[in-house]
Amino acid sequence: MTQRLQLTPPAAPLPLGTGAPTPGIALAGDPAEAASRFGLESPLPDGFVEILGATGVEVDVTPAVLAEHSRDWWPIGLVWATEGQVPALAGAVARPTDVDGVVAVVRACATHGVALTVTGGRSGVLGASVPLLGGVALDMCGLAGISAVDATSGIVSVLPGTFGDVFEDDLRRSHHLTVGHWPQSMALSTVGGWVACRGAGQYSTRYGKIEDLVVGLDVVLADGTLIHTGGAPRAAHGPDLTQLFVGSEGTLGIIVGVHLRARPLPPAEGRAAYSFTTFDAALAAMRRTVQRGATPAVLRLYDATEADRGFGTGDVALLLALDEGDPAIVAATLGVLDEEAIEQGATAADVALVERWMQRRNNVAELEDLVGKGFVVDTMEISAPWSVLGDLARNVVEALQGVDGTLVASTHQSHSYLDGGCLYFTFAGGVEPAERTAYHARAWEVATRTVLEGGGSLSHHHGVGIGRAPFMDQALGGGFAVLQAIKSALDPTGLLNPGGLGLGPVPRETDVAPTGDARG
Ligand SMILES: Cc1cc2nc3c(=O)[nH]c(=O)nc-3n(C[C@H](O)[C@H](O)[C@H](O)COP(=O)(O)OP(=O)(O)OC[C@H]3O[C@@H](n4cnc5c(N)ncnc54)[C@H](O)[C@@H]3O)c2cc1C
Repeated sequence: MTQRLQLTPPAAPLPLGTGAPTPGIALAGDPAEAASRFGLESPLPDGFVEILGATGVEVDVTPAVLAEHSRDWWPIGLVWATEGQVPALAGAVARPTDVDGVVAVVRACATHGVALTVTGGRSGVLGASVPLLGGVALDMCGLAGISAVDATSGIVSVLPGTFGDVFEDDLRRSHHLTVGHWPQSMALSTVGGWVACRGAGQYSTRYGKIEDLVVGLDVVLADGTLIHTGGAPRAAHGPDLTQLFVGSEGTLGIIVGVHLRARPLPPAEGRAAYSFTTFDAALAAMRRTVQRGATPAVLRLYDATEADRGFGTGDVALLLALDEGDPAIVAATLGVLDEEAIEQGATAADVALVERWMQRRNNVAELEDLVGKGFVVDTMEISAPWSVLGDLARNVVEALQGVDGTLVASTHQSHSYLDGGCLYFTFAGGVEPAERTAYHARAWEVATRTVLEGGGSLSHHHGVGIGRAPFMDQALGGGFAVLQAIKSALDPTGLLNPGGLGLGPVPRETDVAPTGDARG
């Protein structure tokens, strides 16, 4: 059976997490003894911890807490964790619980020239929340919860440290609304982190990425000023300042309030699955579907390697689709997809494969397991216009396969738009332990150059962090100077997230601290 339509509301798809950061992999050895990989930290000025404490905000300088707070899910950072290292070490963790607390910490850091790095769930996969120059890690998880709902307009205001699963659960139960943003890291990440990284949920073909869902932001700037952006639909009073902060990864301001579009809970759901003899034929079916105006919430195409690994489907490309919403729209959407899939020579696949994907889609344990066994595993998501997607998919997989040490490289297409989509590459390498960082750097270099030269973007939803910072110049061209000028105007002393987005020092991941062991 290819399709299934269900005219009852889809089941709430959540097991709830703890609503707190989840470390990607245990730090080897005593966390209190963890070493800084890059060793670029400056010590805190004398008496600064007391000054910070006098603001009334909770401050923690326990070595083990500092170490845990100084890393995220950057896959090469997970490898370093197995060697007892973190990328960099914060000098103090500050935990405000309200906007006044955020402002007080920012002002203290600005007055004393102390770097400040914003952290949410620390589920980022490129080191974006790593305090590269030490200083204060500003933990936003204490600003949590839904603060207001305008049910008539469908606007929900939420504090930035709210974890995704807790947010969506509360929104569904208390207000019968959904934002429809479902990143795989739902239980690991915060709403502020989604906005700061320009993230994408797995249902983005219907609901949009986070930049489509944000109607306004409250932001504390580097001098402690609180500003509000957005607020009214499609305003034409100059450039959109909300979008300046969406994707700014903590480098331009601290997001202290997020206002998002929400919709009534979907009354119906439909699913479909097809196999194709070629990836290109499936891409054509997806393109023609969305260009006819049908936007199934989920439209995921796996190349034969991934399809067989995940679903045991053999040597075919596998397309899984799911839509939710008004029954008439769901039926019409899946009808259009069916016509286009058949037109491109698809055959029916078992629709139960969609359920298999649903059951496993938030499972993040595999990565920890493989890294623990000594493999280097990473993913790389990019976007590109339809006209080059097929070639990019092939060329990047081939480029990764050509890197010495690669065991497997594959791709899937995970988000579709009118003009193109997102390709999500996965690769794994097996090399000697001492060679893991060099292998990882080589794979990223080769794959990123192939993407940029082939007409793709540097990132689709994971962002830039430290890992992709060396490529920002090439990716943005002359636009990078504009970004640097904006940074200088908003944060002239480089207080916020030094090094993020390539704004500030840009270490290569193969760089190491001169002593090999720097506690911040
Ligand atoms: C297993 C796994 C699956 C993932 N799947 C997805 C996915 O499907 N879709 C997706 O988009 N991403 C995904 N990610 C990446 C990651 O979860 C997202 O980038 C997420 O948005 C990060 O949120 P966070 O709260 O963890 O932020 P952090 O990692 O703590 O921070 C990320 C960046 O945001 C900044 N930041 C955080 N909060 C604020 C704030 N309040 N104000 C200003 N800046 C802030 C930080 O300074 C940093 O630069 C995945 C990660 C993992 C580990």
